[in-house]
Amino acid sequence: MDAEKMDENEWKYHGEGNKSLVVSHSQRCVVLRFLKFSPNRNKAPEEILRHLQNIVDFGKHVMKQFFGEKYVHYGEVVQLPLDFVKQLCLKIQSERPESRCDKDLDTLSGYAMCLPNLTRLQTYHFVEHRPILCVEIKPKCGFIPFSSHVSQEIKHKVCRYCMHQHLKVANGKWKRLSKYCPLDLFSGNKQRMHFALTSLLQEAQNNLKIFKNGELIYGCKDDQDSLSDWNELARHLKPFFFPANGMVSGPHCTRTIIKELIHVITMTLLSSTDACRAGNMKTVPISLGRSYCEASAFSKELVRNGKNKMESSGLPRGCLLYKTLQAQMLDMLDIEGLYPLYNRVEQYLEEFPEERSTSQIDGPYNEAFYEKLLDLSTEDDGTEAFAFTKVQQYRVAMTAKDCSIMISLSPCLQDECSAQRPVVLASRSRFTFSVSVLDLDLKPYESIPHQYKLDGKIVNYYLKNVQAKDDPVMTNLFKENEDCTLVLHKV
Ligand SMILES: O=P(O)(O)O[C@@H]1[C@@H](OP(=O)(O)O)[C@H](OP(=O)(O)O)[C@H](O)[C@H](OP(=O)(O)O)[C@H]1OP(=O)(O)O
Ligand SMILES: Nc1ncnc2c1ncn2[C@@H]1O[C@H](COP(=O)(O)OP(=O)(O)OP(=O)(O)O)[C@@H](O)[C@H]1O
Repeated sequence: MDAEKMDENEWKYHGEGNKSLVVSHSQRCVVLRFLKFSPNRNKAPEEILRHLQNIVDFGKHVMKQFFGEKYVHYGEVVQLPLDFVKQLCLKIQSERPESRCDKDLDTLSGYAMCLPNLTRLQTYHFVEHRPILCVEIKPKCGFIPFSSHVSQEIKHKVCRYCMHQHLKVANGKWKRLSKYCPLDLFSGNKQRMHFALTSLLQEAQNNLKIFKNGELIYGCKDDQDSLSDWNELARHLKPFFFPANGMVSGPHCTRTIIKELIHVITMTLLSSTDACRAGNMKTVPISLGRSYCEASAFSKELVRNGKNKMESSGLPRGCLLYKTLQAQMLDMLDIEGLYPLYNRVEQYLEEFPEERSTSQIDGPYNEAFYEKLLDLSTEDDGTEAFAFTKVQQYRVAMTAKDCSIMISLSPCLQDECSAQRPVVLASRSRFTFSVSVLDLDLKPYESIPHQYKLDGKIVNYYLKNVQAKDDPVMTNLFKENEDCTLVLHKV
């Protein structure tokens, strides 16, 4: 990219989260990712440069080891003319959702990240004119804490996402509860995955987006503006799944197309297209947590129908969901076990502030940082070293609990596909595909007290307002079916 020739008219608003804003190039398959800050909280340019370089290094030296080379695109830091950034900021302002405007794009440093545009990324370069469909899923935490530090029994039964839903609806963040449960998606069982994906399509919230040729066609632009019309979605998808156009329209057609989409997403999520270093190591010991969540609508339905076996086929080791779960499970102690260790670190740093840099809390996130993450002991020997390791592992786990998975699909003809290119089959079409992971910014050390408080709020709200009112028959049914508890994969 030639920084001198930057023209804001060649870039358009693409999307944003809580901490960054993304613009995409109209011709080339690249995006610029800018940091965002609360008004008047702008940082010095050198600080922003270090922050962005840390993000790149963390992707390159740490997350790539957990996820594998092909899944992680860490990009590079670029310096842009300030005039370009200011003009761009003005140009896109009107397209930003209101709910995200509490923070402003950083227009003062001139630094941003340049990344491949994963919504347009092709599996081969010569087919860039080809239509492309891209599904982005933010799966959230896929396991129930198995730590003995957990103080509330409910945390061993109901997953954080399902509990948090109630607080989010009460706070007005979302209007309706979602039936999505991450444990269904991470189960590896096709029926449960199908249910999870259908639930995401019904209530996308910030967990699902669909792009066609790089444009958002489905999912939440804003809290008030949720594009969730299945007929409209099916109209977009029809040429991908039924290119011969032989089907009649109507609700049956819509359901058939959505089913095809869900099938294809499931197959790509279960595919193993990359090996990684951490995959060969025993990153996490056997999990004794249960593999289903009592609040999942799928679990409830099974129990209601008198079926007491919750299928958990397990994820194939090489697939991205498996790797995501493995990284998430670095949170072995739960925030309740971690928080006292955070306090130990804090106390130590108060006494020896110079140790902050040697402990790599603020980087550099290099090979040495990665190596230190591999100590999986949970026996607390009372040392600072133990506390530091657990704190850093927790931050990595939190990052993996908040990342997104991007699946891009490009239609291909039978004779175009070869063994080197991963292909997924639908009933009437076939796609080459790529799977990537994004938003791998290491969660800040400073957010740990917030995590601790939020955990308490989520659980207390659930106990007080949901579980207390829950159908006691349901609770008893679950009790009778305790043999549903399954042992998770050894990893
Ligand atoms: O705490 P959670 O689970 O609500 O996750 C936050 C996300 O909310 P969600 O529940 O996914 O709607 C939240 O997403 P939204 O801004 O709500 O779209 C952020 O991803 C936040 O991360 P960060 O503080 O920007 O680094 C996330 O915070 P972290 O907990 O990952 O720090
Ligand atoms: N490389 C990319 N290619 C295409 N789209 C991207 C890319 N990176 C980010 N996006 C889009 O921009 C959105 C916001 O990016 P991102 O998730 O990194 O923001 P964030 O502020 O860090 O998120 P969070 O709210 O989780 O902290 C994503 O949901 C995705 O749709």
